Amino acid sequence: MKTVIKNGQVFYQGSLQKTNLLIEDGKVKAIGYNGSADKEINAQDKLVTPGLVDIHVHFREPGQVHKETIATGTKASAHGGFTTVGAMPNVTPVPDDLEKFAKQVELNQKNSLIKTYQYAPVTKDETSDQVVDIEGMKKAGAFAFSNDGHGIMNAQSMYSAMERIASVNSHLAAHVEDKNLFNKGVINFGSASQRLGLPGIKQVAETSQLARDLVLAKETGVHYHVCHISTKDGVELVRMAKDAGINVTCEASPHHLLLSDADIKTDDANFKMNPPLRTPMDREALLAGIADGTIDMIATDHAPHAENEKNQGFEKSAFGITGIETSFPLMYTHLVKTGLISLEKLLALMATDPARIFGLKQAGKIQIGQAADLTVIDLNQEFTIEKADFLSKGTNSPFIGQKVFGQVEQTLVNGQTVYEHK
Ligand SMILES: NC(=O)N[C@@H](CC(=O)O)C(=O)O
Ligand SMILES: [Zn+2]
Ligand SMILES: [Zn+2]
Repeated sequence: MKTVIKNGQVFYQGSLQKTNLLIEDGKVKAIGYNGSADKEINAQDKLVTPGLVDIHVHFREPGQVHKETIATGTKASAHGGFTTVGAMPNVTPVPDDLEKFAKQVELNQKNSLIKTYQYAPVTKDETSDQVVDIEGMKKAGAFAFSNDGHGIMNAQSMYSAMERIASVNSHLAAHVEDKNLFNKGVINFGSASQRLGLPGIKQVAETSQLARDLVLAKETGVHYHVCHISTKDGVELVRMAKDAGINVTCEASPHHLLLSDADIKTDDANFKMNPPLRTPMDREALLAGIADGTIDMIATDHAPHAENEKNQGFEKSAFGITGIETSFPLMYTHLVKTGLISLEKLLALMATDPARIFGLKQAGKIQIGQAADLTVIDLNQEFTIEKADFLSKGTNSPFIGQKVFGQVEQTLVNGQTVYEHK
């Protein structure tokens, strides 16, 4: 079966060109194809990008399937234009031994509409000091290691995990947060926490652990990746570490790039996540980090929760917001249309670079012989973000009601349509 995607603006080898793509047997077969086909997708005036890659998502299966399942999470991903994701291991049970890990991988394979790669935890239960069987987990298919949701408190555990992760050539993605400095906070510590009378999370909870980790990463040589960086000082630390030749990368999430604690006007927990929205000055520093390459990629930290877990105000609601269905249009509207970065740069941040950095060889670029994981997007189509359009079980987003550009028209995985906008 031959499918041709016709007349699209195709993101190929780092630049955009108007051409036709031929798909056969689930793979990209030819670029600049003018022959016949069994099926034609008209991409006139539309962007054809490698399927987007999000290396930081939370699908809640097993354990909390009322929030999300692998099926709904991957449907939502396809709706957002994503064809490859990295799933965090904070599910129940945590896949922290070989048997549980194998079961998790099997569950992902059975229920995913797109390509879901599984993180293994760094330590047992994600909260203990006991490092998991790194070598075994890597062999069993761990895409990277993370205790996301928790900082790794014990420096010796971190040091030893880094050495072992380096020796198997994998990646350590860190949620940097010193729980002893967390202070039961629910919002950034500062004028907003004062204004709203809520307990604040100090920035040093992030930056002090990050500073420790960068030193350990230098010593061990591991690929150390910073999850959802949120502070100006954090960005500066990463910039300095990169200059010093430390093997560090980092991600920023759309919400930290677009919102700050000044946007929190009421006790609305759709603005509650960890790390918290910081100050307008921090947000500016993150945007500067995107522009100068200190920040390597955009990752959503898609964290769905049920309605009744998010409508309890800041003090009682869960941390986290959904993001995978709104990431591309938000980033395109606020980073590209405003002239801050080019469309090519955005596609690097959302597809090519995360795939390259995390060694996902079949993802992030259009290439002959490579899996036909592709997304067709109408950049000129404006629409309003509405709860009713979400395919995720979670509608906990602070962006509901916003107008954006960049409608995902169609998402293909291995040449098969997994989402089509009607
Ligand atoms: N970001 C969040 O606020 N919550 C995440 C965990 C995490 O990414 O730290 C979750 O799993 O809900
Ligand atoms: Zn986290
Ligand atoms: Zn997360």
